[in-house]
Amino acid sequence: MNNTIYKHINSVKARGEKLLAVLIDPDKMKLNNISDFITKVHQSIATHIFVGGSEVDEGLTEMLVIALKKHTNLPVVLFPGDIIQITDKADGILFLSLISGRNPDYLIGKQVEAVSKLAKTDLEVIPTGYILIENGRETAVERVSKTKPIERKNINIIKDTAKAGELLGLKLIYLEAGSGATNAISSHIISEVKQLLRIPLIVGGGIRSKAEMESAYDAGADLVVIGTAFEEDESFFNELKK
Ligand SMILES: CC(C)=CCC/C(C)=C/CC/C(C)=C/CC/C(C)=C/COP(=O)(O)OP(=O)(O)O
Ligand SMILES: O=P(O)(O)OC[C@@H](O)CO
Ligand SMILES: [Mg+2]
Repeated sequence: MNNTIYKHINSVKARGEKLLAVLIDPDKMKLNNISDFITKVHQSIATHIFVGGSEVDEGLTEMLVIALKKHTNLPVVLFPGDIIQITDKADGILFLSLISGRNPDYLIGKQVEAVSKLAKTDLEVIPTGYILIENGRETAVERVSKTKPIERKNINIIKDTAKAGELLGLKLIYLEAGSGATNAISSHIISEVKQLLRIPLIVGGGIRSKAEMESAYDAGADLVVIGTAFEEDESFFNELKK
């Protein structure tokens, strides 16, 4: 295992530049659309492809990653809701711990289960503190993990959770509003968390316009993740041309 992906994220952060991951859900992407989709990704400012979903049937992730790797040299990083989404065909994996929740399975159980599978791969493993923040309605992550998100107004808990993740040695913090969230993570929350952290900050959930993406960057996100907006309308890529 090397650490090319993480080193690159850190060096981009050091230069004050920004990263964009396109999230592809193996449940939703049709294999015969991949070539066209990737053409649009390549014409855009996207720097990474994340692959994952909160619930995905076994085998679909691997098929999708194999197809993606035929068309792109962008880093393909697994963003798994469960261990069945692990495949050695990707380049790396966000090794998530759901630190906003108090379900031991999602704090450490799934990670223990993943070890024997990861041992058979060459994936770059990136330890990531995953923090789910309430956005007004129940999210897929909340339902699947049976955990409560942190309330938006509890800014001190959000900050302390992110900092605790960093102090535990996690390498990335991911602030998540939930797939298709009505309200993306606010600039206030992003900037408060950013000020505390030395490690890179990922922000995702409910970002649907270039303006929202830029306000996340301005508030301090190093890497923004967008999935649903592209699933709903691929012409959004036109707004994000290089
Ligand atoms: C360590 C390993 C292998 C797995 C980690 C397991 C953990 C802790 C997961 C965190 C909780 C979770 C369920 C995360 C899902 C992350 C994700 C890919 C979200 C995006 O998926 P959605 O877009 O919500 O999926 P749907 O659109 O299918 O609802
Ligand atoms: O699908 P969207 O709302 O863009 O969210 C991206 C990601 O943060 C979801 O886990
Ligand atoms: Mg989704």
